[in-house]
Amino acid sequence: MPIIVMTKQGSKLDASIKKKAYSFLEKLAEDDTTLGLHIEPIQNSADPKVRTGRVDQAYRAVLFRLPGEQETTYVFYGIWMHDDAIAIAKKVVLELNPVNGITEIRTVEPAEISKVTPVVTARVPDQRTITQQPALLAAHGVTLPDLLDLGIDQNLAENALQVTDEDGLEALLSDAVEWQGMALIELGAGTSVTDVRDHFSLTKHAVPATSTSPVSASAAIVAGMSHPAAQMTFAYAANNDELRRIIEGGDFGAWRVWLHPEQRRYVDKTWNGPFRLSGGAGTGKTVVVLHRAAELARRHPHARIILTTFTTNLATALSTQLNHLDPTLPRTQNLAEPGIHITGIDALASAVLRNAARAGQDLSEDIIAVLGSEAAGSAVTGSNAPTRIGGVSWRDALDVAGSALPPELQSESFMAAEYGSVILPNLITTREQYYRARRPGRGVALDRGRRKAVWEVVQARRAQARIDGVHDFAETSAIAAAHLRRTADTGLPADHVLVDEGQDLSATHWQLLRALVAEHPDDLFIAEDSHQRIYGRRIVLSQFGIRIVGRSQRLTLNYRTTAENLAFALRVLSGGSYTDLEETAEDSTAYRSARRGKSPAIGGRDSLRSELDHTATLLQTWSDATDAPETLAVLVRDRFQRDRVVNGLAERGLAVRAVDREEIKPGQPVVMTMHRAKGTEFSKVLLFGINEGSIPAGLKDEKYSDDAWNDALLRERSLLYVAATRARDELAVTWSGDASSLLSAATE
Ligand SMILES: Nc1ncnc2c1ncn2[C@@H]1O[C@H](COP(=O)(O)OP(=O)(O)OP(=O)(O)O)[C@@H](O)[C@H]1O
Repeated sequence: MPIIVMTKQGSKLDASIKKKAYSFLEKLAEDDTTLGLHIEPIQNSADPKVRTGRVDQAYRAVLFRLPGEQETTYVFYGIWMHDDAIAIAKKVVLELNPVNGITEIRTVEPAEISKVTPVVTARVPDQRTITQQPALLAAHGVTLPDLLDLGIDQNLAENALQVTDEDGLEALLSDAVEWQGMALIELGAGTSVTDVRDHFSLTKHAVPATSTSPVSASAAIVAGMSHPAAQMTFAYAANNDELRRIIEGGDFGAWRVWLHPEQRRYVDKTWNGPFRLSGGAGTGKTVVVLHRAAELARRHPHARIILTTFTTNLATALSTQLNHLDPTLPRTQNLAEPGIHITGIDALASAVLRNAARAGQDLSEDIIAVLGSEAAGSAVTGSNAPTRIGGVSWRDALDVAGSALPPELQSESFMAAEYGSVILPNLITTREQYYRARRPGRGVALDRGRRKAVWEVVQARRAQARIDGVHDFAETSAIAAAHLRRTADTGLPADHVLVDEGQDLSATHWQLLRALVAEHPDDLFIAEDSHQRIYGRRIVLSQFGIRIVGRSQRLTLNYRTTAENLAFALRVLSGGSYTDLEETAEDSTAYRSARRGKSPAIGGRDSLRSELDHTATLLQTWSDATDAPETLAVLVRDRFQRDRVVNGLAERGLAVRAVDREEIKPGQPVVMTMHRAKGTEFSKVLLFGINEGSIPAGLKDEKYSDDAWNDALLRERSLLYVAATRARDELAVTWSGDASSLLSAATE
């Protein structure tokens, strides 16, 4: 039975032809001699391997036929109306790149056709042209020999050296071989030739000068398709279901099939311990995490794989996406069972305790380890069942026992941070232990007197929690981690743990993650972007036994956002300074986008009423131009403002949907908070109410120290960055009165 290889070009089919394409390819995969397929060569084609096939009366498929020792392989290039298909079939060539052995499809113009030799022709640099080195690439020190040495086609290389800006470069790339286009974009953005060589695995390759037979020539071409750079263009359809998924997925499903070589590397590679993948918004971190979970499950069908992230909403989205990626993967709803288990991090902590209770394991020892011996009171005694999740508010505890604290420290945020970052992770259960505790990075000095006052508040809260029979999320994580550490030698619940949105996790979350899986190769894979930290405090992973050193990499190519919107979002960041989970300074300048579009529409109005008028008009214009209004979003700072916008738009005759925890439904534009928008993406996004002073009142509680306040402002900046990078195509930003000062660098 023939083997079908899809190409990226071939997957971009018009919706009207998808069904027919699928039926054609299914028949071809069964038997290429099936009557009616009419698989035929084309006279005077540039490549004798090219074939056309009959899809229906009007349409023809263009394919390449590669005879093999046992099976024939067909590379599916696309479907066009009969005459167009014949014209294309005459011009396309499937061949090995003579420099690096990557299989490529190129289009040759008629004048070139007579020159093309079917299999391999080494292209020798033309010394006369080496002197041409105009603007963009030359400004980064890139020369013609550099490009030829990477394997860029000579014509493309010469033209690329002529262009003076990124627009010019992009215009050149529409017909380029996929990897060559991407490599040139990287070079145009200033990535060094050495790094590009590394990103695309462009090692020099001994390409056979001539083929001995069609079968061995085909074998070389098939081998060249497995190069990571070639996998941006070619994909095996393992079976009919996969074939259908590729065709159905089209452009939106491109992430499932056509990985960038760098993404592919982080999916496939084995590391001898925890690995950290950082990268700006839209660089495909989630895509890598999903593919990697799938790859681990395929390699180790009985492995217990946990995929976790910060919120339940994000976990649900991961689960849906993994199903799109491959519905046949082993999945499980239960912790510690073989398969992929996807859950939010706090639900994961609860599941650890639930499993222990079900197995009849006593948790009181772990609760005492975290909360002290008094915790063995009413909530635990006589029962293995974990306590309910809930919390006593720090405000209540402060009201009861906080009067000895200086006024600025009578802050819920201060207490929550002190508890979550110092007291819980260090298993502090007595005042004496707290007196001795090290508090690195807390930014507020606490002498003995102040520590005594803090401890009184902690004790008051713990006492009330015992009476109520509740543990908060942070306590639950700490207890789960303590339980796993104590019982580790009886077995741990996971073989591989993958984390998305790692920047938002807290100290006790990291303790839990470290305790879930033993230290061994591929134990922990962490995707994170410190520029998108919108919840948690700054964390240094090594403090929790997660030793990354030498095992971290960064993705830099933005797949989601246009270059114009990305530039705006990065300018928002430029006013802050960031450190990552390994405590190194994070650089926001290296990111680039492969897509271009409109400049963001940024502008203020003098009143809320006029901002709402403007929003209604813009949203109406956007809605009129799409069949999918749910791909339009208005993002706001908080729920109060969300409801105000929904009502304001309703008054102006525009129906929109307020989205909270539920999934986004088709049919109407959505209005949601910027926090809720994390992990989502839309075609067009309007950021509403970006006023000076729009920071919610609750945040003022962070003013207990300069450090805490600066960090809160940094998170606000990150929130704006997250929101701005949700737009795939168009971005608008509005405010009424004065614009937020967080925008100042972005609007200059
Ligand atoms: N190889 C690829 N081919 C096509 N599209 C891709 C590829 N990789 C990622 N994308 C697309 O880019 C967008 C961003 O990907 P993803 O959500 O994985 O990025 P991210 O780095 O996790 O973003 P964020 O941090 O903003 O959540 C998605 O629409 C995804 O489908």
